Amino acid sequence: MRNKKVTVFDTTLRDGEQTPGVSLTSAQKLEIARQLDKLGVDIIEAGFPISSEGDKESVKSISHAGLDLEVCGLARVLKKDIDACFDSDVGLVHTFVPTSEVQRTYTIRKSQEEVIQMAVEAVQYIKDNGRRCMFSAMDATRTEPEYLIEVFKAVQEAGCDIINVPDTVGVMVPSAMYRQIKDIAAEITIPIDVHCHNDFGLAVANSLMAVEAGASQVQVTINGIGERAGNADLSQTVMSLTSIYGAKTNIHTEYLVETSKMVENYTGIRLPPNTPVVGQNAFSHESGIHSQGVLEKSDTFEPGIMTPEMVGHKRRIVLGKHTGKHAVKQSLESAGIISNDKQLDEIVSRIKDIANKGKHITDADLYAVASAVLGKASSEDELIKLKEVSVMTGNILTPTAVVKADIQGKETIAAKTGVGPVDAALKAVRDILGESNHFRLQEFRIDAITGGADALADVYIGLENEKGRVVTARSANPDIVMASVEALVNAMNLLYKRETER
Ligand SMILES: CC(=O)SCCNC(=O)CCNC(=O)[C@H](O)C(C)(C)COP(=O)(O)OP(=O)(O)OC[C@H]1O[C@@H](n2cnc3c(N)ncnc32)[C@H](O)[C@@H]1OP(=O)(O)O
Ligand SMILES: CC(C)C(=O)C(=O)O
Ligand SMILES: [Mg+2]
Repeated sequence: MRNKKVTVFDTTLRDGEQTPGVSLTSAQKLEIARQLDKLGVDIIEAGFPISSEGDKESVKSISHAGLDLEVCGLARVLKKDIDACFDSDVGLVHTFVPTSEVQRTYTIRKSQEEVIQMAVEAVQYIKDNGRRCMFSAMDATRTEPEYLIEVFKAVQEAGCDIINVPDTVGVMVPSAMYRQIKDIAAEITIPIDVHCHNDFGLAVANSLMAVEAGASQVQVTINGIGERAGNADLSQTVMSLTSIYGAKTNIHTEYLVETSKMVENYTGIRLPPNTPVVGQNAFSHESGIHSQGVLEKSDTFEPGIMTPEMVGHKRRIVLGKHTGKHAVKQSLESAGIISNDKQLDEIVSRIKDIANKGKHITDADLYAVASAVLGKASSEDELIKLKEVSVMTGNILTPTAVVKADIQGKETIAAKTGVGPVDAALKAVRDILGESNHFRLQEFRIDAITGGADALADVYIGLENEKGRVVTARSANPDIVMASVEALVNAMNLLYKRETER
């Protein structure tokens, strides 16, 4: 496996879009395609052109976008589906037919012989029209093994360029996948591709085993989206292949997080924080023992063969209930706050008290505790002192906010519109700083603390300056706009304070 070259086939725009409830616009698909090109994906399945005129046009626009990657379209073994792929100007046509008994009986209602004939005719038609052809035996892993080989041999003979072995309903275990791909590889000479679904959480493991057994191409999606429990995740598959096995792909892994976030935003499918590689916590440490080790040498409690830099992530030391003094000291020192051992112990103890009440510790909490312990608390040097906030919103009004504040003793007013009242108010707050507003909103979360319409809104904000320094702050208020504005002002004041102190 060391140095083995593996081709990455991404199907985010086809199987990924089949995620229940997901529908991407053509503009979003084109942007994702450009991002996948930047990421270094070899082939993308841009859509299923026969499924709608919109999908056909979308695939066509991706084919003509001047991308380096190869564009593929999906087709049943039907002439009209293949023609729709030709009309979309794809270089590779991916044609598929069910081969398992259950799917042959209940979907296409064809005999084994009829399926082989349809598959061969489809492949010949694609090749006669000068395109590359990939053939999938849908539900291959539940197909009678001898019959499956017979099908693959027939399409190979018909001129097919690559065969795909889909684990359509995700029922394989890694050892069985290994054996099945070995058996196919012993009979077939054209490249083998695998398409693994994640019904039992084994899609990545099965893809890796398939590559060990002889497959040279993997089908994956960004964030593992796709039918039901999804497909093999691109980031996890590629990082395992390259970092663990030492295999080679063309993926520029430093764009993995950026790509994941784009797909998260466009699909609305949010990743759990503990998602491997690209999740918020993939390189975060809260426990005292882990943080101390990581601050000395990151390999102590990280894989080492995969670093945050490699995947475009950031390492974070998070303060909370499990924090120790090394992490607190480092967080204070990076903000220019020096404490002696006794003061540090007191700060740690107060941080734990707050966290024990179920609160997530922000930088604002840390600095407030440190100021109290070090006897330096003061709001005198705050950059922004909020005076008034008013918002107008409704079904016939463009949400508009007006914010009045003292900026170092000078009264300043800003008014802005937004997609909603919170957006308008946050834009107005940022506008009161005029040219000095070089802060980027890195994280924004709203939680309802109690149930009901009168719940307290708890807003948590991460703000980043031009040098990549991030501070976190929060505010809780029954008014969601006020909670958002206060949290942003707190974060801006903190960042400004840290900048002027350094
Ligand atoms: C495992 C997978 O991901 S396969 C891809 C699944 N993706 C999708 O289905 C998304 C896009 N699909 C669509 O827009 C529609 O299903 C279409 C346009 C393809 C077909 O729509 P309809 O003609 O309304 O048929 P419908 O979807 O209800 O049924 C599927 C038909 O395709 C047939 N079929 C399914 N797979 C194949 C195949 N590989 N080759 C030939 N025919 C097939 C079925 O037998 C059924 O035919 P029937 O109408 O004669 O019974
Ligand atoms: C179209 C095929 C390859 C598919 O998505 C599957 O079998 O899961
Ligand atoms: Mg699939």
